[in-house]
Amino acid sequence: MIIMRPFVTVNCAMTADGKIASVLRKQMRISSAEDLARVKELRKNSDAILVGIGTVLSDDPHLTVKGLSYEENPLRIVLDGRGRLPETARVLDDLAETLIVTCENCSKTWAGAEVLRTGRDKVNLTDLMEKLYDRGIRTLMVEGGGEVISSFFENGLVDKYCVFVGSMIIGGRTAPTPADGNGFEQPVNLKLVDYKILGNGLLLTYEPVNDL
Ligand SMILES: NC(=O)C1=CN([C@@H]2O[C@H](COP(=O)(O)OP(=O)(O)OC[C@H]3O[C@@H](n4cnc5c(N)ncnc54)[C@H](OP(=O)(O)O)[C@@H]3O)[C@@H](O)[C@H]2O)C=CC1
Ligand SMILES: Nc1nc(O)c(N)c(N[C@@H]2O[C@H](COP(=O)(O)O)[C@@H](O)[C@H]2O)n1
Repeated sequence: MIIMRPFVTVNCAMTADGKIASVLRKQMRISSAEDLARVKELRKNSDAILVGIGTVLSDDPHLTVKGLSYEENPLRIVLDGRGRLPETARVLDDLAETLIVTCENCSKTWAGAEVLRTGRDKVNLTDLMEKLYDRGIRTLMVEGGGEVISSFFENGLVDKYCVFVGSMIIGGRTAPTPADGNGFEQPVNLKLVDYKILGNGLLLTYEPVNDL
């Protein structure tokens, strides 16, 4: 069955040894200044920006574009199946609209944010995509982290995958990577559609190959 859903761009930054944060899961500056400018444009041109609760608990991101008003900023979406998002999180500030997506059995509410409930133990991504489309979201940027990116690939919901490779090594067995989760029995095959040097790093752009 074909579902109507937003065009999904996954974007992240990893080190030359494939890590997206430190062993303590703390945010690290991996992108070059040139890449950060590109990410800003990508955010600006997206109707919504989505992250998982793991990213919010680790990084406490704003997920806004500096200089844009409340109305102009993309919708911020947090996947939070068990209602762990603290009331003090920056994504709950008044700089942009926020949608918290949780599971059907979670009754939590947050001041100033809309809540959508879908899925029993895990947020149902396919259903979420249809609901986002119905409310006018046509372009969705998925910023991470590794568990959420993995789920989007697993559900066949990725249209474009942009990964900036920063020229540094972090190392560490437990440092997160762009697609964590349980891993795939069959690899998700990708087609490299573009590459570009951005400062001291390389931006790789892929599209999933569905017909193998
Ligand atoms: N370098 C970069 O570009 C980026 C790096 N990061 C880094 O990534 C790390 C965070 O990644 P990670 O810990 O994997 O957390 P994620 O941000 O991927 O969040 C994962 C959590 O989201 C919840 N969730 C709800 N529904 C789903 C679903 N359908 N699929 C997957 N997850 C779902 C789950 O929690 P629950 O069961 O409670 O619902 C899950 O544990 C941090 O270290 C951060 O710094 C993050 C973004 C970008
Ligand atoms: N593109 C990119 N490059 C890096 O080097 C990064 N560390 C990240 N991290 C992501 O950006 C979020 C921070 O957002 P705000 O600036 O606070 O709005 C962080 O949560 C990661 O998703 N990204």
